[in-house]
Amino acid sequence: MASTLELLPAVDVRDGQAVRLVHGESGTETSYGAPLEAAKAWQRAGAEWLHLVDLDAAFGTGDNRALIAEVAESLAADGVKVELSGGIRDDDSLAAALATGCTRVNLGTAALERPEWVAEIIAAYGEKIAVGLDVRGTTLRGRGWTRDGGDLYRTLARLDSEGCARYVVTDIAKDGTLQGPNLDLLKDVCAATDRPVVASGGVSSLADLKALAALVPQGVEGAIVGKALYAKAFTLEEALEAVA
Ligand SMILES: O=C(O)c1ccccc1NCC(=O)[C@H](O)[C@H](O)COP(=O)(O)O
Repeated sequence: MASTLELLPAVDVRDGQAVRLVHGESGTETSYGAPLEAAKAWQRAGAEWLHLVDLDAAFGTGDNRALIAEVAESLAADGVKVELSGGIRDDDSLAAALATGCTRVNLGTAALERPEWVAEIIAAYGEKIAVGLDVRGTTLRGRGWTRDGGDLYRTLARLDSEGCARYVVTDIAKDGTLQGPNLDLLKDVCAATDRPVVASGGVSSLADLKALAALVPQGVEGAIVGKALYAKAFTLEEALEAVA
């Protein structure tokens, strides 16, 4: 287990642009320009990880596969670890994601709707597979967070028993709001599993990152940071220093 919190700046891609959403809702986009420029800016600022999301693939409104591959390949070639998310639900999308050289992929909807396939993929790819547990309360949401997908803790127990390596936990109510992460949810999930947890959604300040870093001994391995970086609440350099 890492002793310091890993930081994963986010690049969420919609219709070819880097965007931020509020509560992950389609139609709430604020655009921040070219995804490769955003990713390279995080790389220059010292990012060791990038959380890269194809929102169109997640929402079922097409995909940004070629662009996502360009960004992932470019950063991976420079030694940045890439976590790829959004619409990875079958052999074809999984193969395309893994072919980018990303460090791991994050499965969401598939873990709710295709449990047998996900169990096979976890067995075949191990550490390359994370599962995104995106919740409202303790109810999971799939299909770009638009549909209910069952109980968080029942699904977590099933995935644990199948050997899932790690979870990316998002409180949708916090995502893109700069209201701070849901620390209670993260503590509860860490108490329910011995697998590492990547926290996502709501980070607003360096104090939030320090609060997440304090949960590393309980199992929080990393934190995805989106809106706060784009809104310049702090710089990535400051964030990396705060959790070092
Ligand atoms: O990750 C997904 O598949 C996804 C699907 C639908 C809507 C949003 C989705 N991801 C959003 C993110 O991963 C955010 O980048 C991340 O939670 C950062 O949130 P914040 O720091 O609050 O901007």
